[in-house]
Amino acid sequence: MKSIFVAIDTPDLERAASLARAVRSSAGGVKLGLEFFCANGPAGVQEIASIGLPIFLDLKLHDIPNTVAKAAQALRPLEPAVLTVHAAGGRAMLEEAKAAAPEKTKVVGVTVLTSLDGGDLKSIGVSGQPAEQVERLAELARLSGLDGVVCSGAEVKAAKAAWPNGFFVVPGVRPMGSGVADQKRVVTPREALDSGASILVIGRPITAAEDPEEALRTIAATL
Ligand SMILES: O=C(O)c1cc(=O)[nH]c(=O)n1[C@@H]1O[C@H](COP(=O)(O)O)[C@@H](O)[C@H]1O
Repeated sequence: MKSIFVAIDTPDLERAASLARAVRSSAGGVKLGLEFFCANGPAGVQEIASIGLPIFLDLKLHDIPNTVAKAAQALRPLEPAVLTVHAAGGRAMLEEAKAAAPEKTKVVGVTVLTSLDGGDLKSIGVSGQPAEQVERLAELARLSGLDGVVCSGAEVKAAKAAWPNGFFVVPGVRPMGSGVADQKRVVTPREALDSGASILVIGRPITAAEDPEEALRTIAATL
């Protein structure tokens, strides 16, 4: 399986379609998130899906169990390959999300956003370092029957050791020399894969490049 999912973060349907076409032959799939979904909704997702790549629908659902279950149910016709929920939503929410999603969809729990560091966690009342919180939430996701988690490349090795058949999504991935922007826990594509990532999520280093296809190929060549 090709391991790079390209994060297509734009509200512009035409631009999203053109990026999906550009990366079609080298990407494992495309990730559509809140920016795209808020602007284009399920119809927009279907349009991008028709280009032929697996869709990772990154809506990071986080609400009471009933609301998340109903949202996951409403998304069923889209049959995404991957769907995200926030692991911090708790066990009942995670169990209901998994039960409501299509059987083939990998439901993965976001642990600690890669844009956060230990200081950010402290400011929201979480003591300890990101690695400890990732470990705690990955265990909760496993016990709740999810397929895997989203974490940074710095934590994926330990997460995989504790959950050998889990599915591990690693964003916050930057090729050498690429700007980190709002990401705080960052690794290179090679490091992420070597540490046990199942798939890598990479956005701006590809989508902001003059030639996104070339940027993707260059990154893929380092794996
Ligand atoms: O769930 C995600 O995909 C996600 C989780 C996380 O902890 N950090 C994170 O950056 N992401 C997503 O991964 C993508 C990263 O984009 P770039 O920083 O442009 O590579 C964005 O679409 C984020 O929404």
